[in-house]
Amino acid sequence: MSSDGKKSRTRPAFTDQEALQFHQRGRPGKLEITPTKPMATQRDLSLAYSPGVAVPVRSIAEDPDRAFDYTARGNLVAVISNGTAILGLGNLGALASKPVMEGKAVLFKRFADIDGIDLEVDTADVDAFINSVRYLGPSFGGINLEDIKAPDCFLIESQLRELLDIPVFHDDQHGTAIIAAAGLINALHLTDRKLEDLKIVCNGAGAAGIACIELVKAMGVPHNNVILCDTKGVIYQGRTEGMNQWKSAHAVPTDARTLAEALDGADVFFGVSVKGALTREMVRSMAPNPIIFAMANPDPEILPEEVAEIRDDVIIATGRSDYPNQVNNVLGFPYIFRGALDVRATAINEPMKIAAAEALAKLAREDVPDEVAAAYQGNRPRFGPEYIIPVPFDPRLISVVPPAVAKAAMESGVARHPIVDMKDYAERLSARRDPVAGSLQRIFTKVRQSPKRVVFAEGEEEAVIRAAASFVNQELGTAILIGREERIQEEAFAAGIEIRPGLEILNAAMSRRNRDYADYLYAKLQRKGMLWRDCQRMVNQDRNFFGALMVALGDADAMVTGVTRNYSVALEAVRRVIDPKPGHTMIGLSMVLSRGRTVLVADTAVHDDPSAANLADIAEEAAHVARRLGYEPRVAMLTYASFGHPPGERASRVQEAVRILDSRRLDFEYDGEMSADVALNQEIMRSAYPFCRLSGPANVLIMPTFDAASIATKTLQELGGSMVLGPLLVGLDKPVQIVPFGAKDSDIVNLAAVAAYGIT
Ligand SMILES: NC(=O)C1=CN([C@@H]2O[C@H](COP(=O)(O)OP(=O)(O)OC[C@H]3O[C@@H](n4cnc5c(N)ncnc54)[C@H](OP(=O)(O)O)[C@@H]3O)[C@@H](O)[C@H]2O)C=CC1
Ligand SMILES: CC(=O)C(=O)O
Ligand SMILES: [Mg+2]
Repeated sequence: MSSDGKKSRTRPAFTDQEALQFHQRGRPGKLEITPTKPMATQRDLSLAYSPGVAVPVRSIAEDPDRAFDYTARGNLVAVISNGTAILGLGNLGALASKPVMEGKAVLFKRFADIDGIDLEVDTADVDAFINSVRYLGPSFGGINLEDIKAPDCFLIESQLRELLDIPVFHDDQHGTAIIAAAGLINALHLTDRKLEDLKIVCNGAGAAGIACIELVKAMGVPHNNVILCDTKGVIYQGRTEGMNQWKSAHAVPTDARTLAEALDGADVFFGVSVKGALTREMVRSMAPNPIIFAMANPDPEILPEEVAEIRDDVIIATGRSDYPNQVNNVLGFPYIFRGALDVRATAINEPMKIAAAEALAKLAREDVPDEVAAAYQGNRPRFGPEYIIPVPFDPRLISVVPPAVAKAAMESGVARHPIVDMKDYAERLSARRDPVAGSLQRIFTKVRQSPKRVVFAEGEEEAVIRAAASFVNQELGTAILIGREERIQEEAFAAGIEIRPGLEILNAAMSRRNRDYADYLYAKLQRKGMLWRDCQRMVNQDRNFFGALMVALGDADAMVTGVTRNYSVALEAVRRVIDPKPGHTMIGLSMVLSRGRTVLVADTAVHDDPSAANLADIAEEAAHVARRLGYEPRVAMLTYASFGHPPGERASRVQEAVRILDSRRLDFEYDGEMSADVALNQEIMRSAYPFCRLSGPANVLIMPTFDAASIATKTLQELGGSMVLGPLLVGLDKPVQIVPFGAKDSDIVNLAAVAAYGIT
């Protein structure tokens, strides 16, 4: 959406090949299991396994509730499917459903810090399925059923709910209904209509369709005002073909027999059927200000641009992330389960579902504060026809929806472990959200709003061509590959990459701008031992010089390089073309993304053995970038010692850096000298150094030397399983980023986006 009310569509396009590569790269799939306890010594082994493990075993046998204290059960949800209705793709079987189920599991983790595990049960037989799942209850805190076709899903869910004492929730039914209800509440707000007066047509009488209309009827829409349709058309009273008891319950007296007839004059269309089921003519025949939720996945019943061709008074939502108003159950299941697990609920009941729908609807009507505006596609969203529902990346969801669900569970008597302090609970929930994807997402969203021309200097490399193609496909801007056209075309062809519009190829040796570039370079280097001839050769032959000159002279906005040369060689070329930003210090800053936490580490690229004054400058520069990335900086000046102990030359240097920072007027938190464990572990910080000025664990670590910075980040990456982005080059007058030698296409795209975002 956009503040000027115009339709804005930011479609992250990708090719089929990219989708397959995404799933294949590294460890195939999207999930792995990580232990939470050390398993390093004989003692660890004795505690974790036999004989130590016998103690919690006996304890749980005495009191089953203790399983929540001594095992992972309380945070573990099984995502279970038999693949009989995979998205809107139909019955493709249990195995083919695995990518979706893994996807749901990672969404649980990403959005609500819930450990999800996918289980694909290879049977279409209802009783066999129920029998496979009914005995698994002790393993999990909840069961999320997914993509099971109707009417089997109704039987499966209701029987498992009776058999198990944990929440059993068929996401395609209730998740979808809750989000659709939230969207409907807000669409009615905007069009000043009441539930009692609505005429609703729902196409699709399966899991999602039946649940959606049951929920809106429970909220007040009269039974006879809702017409349900399926592949045979309208479900009217007396119909016998293709019926079941769940459809019959919603049959109405009507003369309409087709979807088109039913929609004539209707206020609302719910689509939970298949791609293309809603035609332009049907849209034309609907009542004024119609509400269309075309929720089929991956392709909706009708596309928003098709609706826009017909009329401009429609509020439209789809199940997709690339249009405004995404009505998708991803907004629900992570947060609904979070709330349910946190009170150890025995079920997810109607009051909990309604509480979730109301919390979601209310959130969309609230002002979007600055800190979350960046999470939205388009400019700051305002409640209106193109913003009736929060987006999945809204960081407020985690602290708003679970408390509403938990409270409803407590009030309706299904909470085994009530929460006493709700305010404290909401605060703890915010700390659970993973800021990593948030900050990268923010960068990508901003760049999409204002696409840039980015030079990919090493254009003949396969990883670079792949990255450039992905940059263009993601609508981040124009990618300029520097290299010989024939060579790049060959390389792209061999790798199966299409050179699409937006992907430009530029041969440095044949560019018409070479003379201007050589003149510019000569003016800079003539007193540094360079002849014009030398400069011309560098322009023609060195792609880093050529790319940096394009940026320096405004022929491109940003540049990314580094795949084929080591960092310092690439940096040297760039520095000879582009000056430091006046008043700033050039540094390297790495983003370390680890276990739900993001920490910025500096200087990972430029200062080898920084002086105290250098360290103070590095701290200032890093804090400045932290703010640009959306973090409130808490800077720790690191060394081996903490606050004077043990003493030593390096520790004194860091102490001196802190004194220099003290002498400057700074508006961010910093302290030191301190060791890494003190900086990162709040308990140690508070108990041993209660005077420390940091209000929480540090999120910016200033290392005493390049050695320490480089070793720490590389060790974290190799041994700690962290994702390290960078070093980001900070402090140049123009945005240039250098990827580590041998970087993969995904790293190159990330840094190209950072460059395009304008981190300098
Ligand atoms: N946006 C979201 O969050 C969600 C979207 N969905 C989407 O909703 C759709 C249905 O999912 P689900 O309910 O789980 O699947 P089901 O298999 O349970 O139900 C599908 C229903 O769609 C009907 N249908 C199929 N084709 C047509 C057609 N051409 N015209 C009218 N009705 C048709 C079927 O009719 P019949 O009974 O005659 O076979 C059936 O009633 C999928 O596209 C899915 O991706 C689902 C869950 C969440
Ligand atoms: C979103 C979802 O669960 C579906 O389309 O099936
Ligand atoms: Mg589904």
